[in-house]
Amino acid sequence: MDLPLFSNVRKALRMRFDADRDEDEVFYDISMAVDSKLFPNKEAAASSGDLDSSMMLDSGEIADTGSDYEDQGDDQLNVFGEHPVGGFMEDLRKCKIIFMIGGPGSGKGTQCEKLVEKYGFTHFSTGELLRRELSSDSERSRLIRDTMERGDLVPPGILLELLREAMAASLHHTTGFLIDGYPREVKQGEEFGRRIGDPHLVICMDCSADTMTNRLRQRSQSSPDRSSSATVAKRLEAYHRASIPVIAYYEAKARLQKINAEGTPEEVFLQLCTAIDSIF
Ligand SMILES: Nc1ncnc2c1ncn2[C@@H]1O[C@H](COP(=O)(O)OP(=O)(O)O)[C@@H](O)[C@H]1O
Repeated sequence: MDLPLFSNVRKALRMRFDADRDEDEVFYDISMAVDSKLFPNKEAAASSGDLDSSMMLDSGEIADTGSDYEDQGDDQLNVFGEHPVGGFMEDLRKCKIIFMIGGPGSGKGTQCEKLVEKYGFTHFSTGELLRRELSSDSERSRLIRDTMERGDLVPPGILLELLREAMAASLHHTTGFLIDGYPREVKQGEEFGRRIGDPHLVICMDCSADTMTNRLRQRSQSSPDRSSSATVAKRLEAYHRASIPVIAYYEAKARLQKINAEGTPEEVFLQLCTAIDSIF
């Protein structure tokens, strides 16, 4: 039933959402739908390749989300009055997506820096994106702060939205995205796969707890962040527990590449280059 308020809205602009779901899922679907109206482009939907068509921002159809576009036709809206050029998903198909998983001290930061230099990737971590968002004064920032203060995990929908925005911002001047420390749990990976597409490669930095502990100990001597041994042990244990199902998930998808991260930075880098070269 249409409420009187909506009867004056052009039919092509009306959309229906199943609001009887998680708050972040509903919020995410609405963001996607708004995007589809702002950046309409039907070609991308028809040639999604590796990427899931349910995420097509420009298709006018979000297949598995329960949203219902009415009378879409050719009547497309661009509220900024811009000429739509390409779409996020279409441009994204030209880029590689690489996840880098590894415990604290396994060398992710060190290696990502080298990989960015060699391959021209854009590197970011979700922790960094969250910190950046928290320093802004947005509604979303307040939502994230409240969630963190309650000790809850940031909803996957919001994390994905931050990732998508960061990716969109450098889509035209990058060869790919190197996302470190993500996903932390299988649900995040599933959501990313559904909404953006599965990564081309998931690197797992294989490193013993002893090595990671020694490296972190050395790092903390030259940093103000002096973590105690107990804190380090807790972080390693938490990483270990959370990473097992994530590693198994990508192993089953044949996207996982384990790297022996015990060697010197140069030795580790050589292995990483071999793995990355294999996806080009
Ligand atoms: N292969 C390596 N051999 C020895 N030390 C390393 C190696 N990789 C990184 N480090 C050192 O270990 C510490 C942690 O590395 P970092 O790249 O910050 O790890 P992460 O980002 O995974 O927490 C840093 O002080 C770094 O210089």
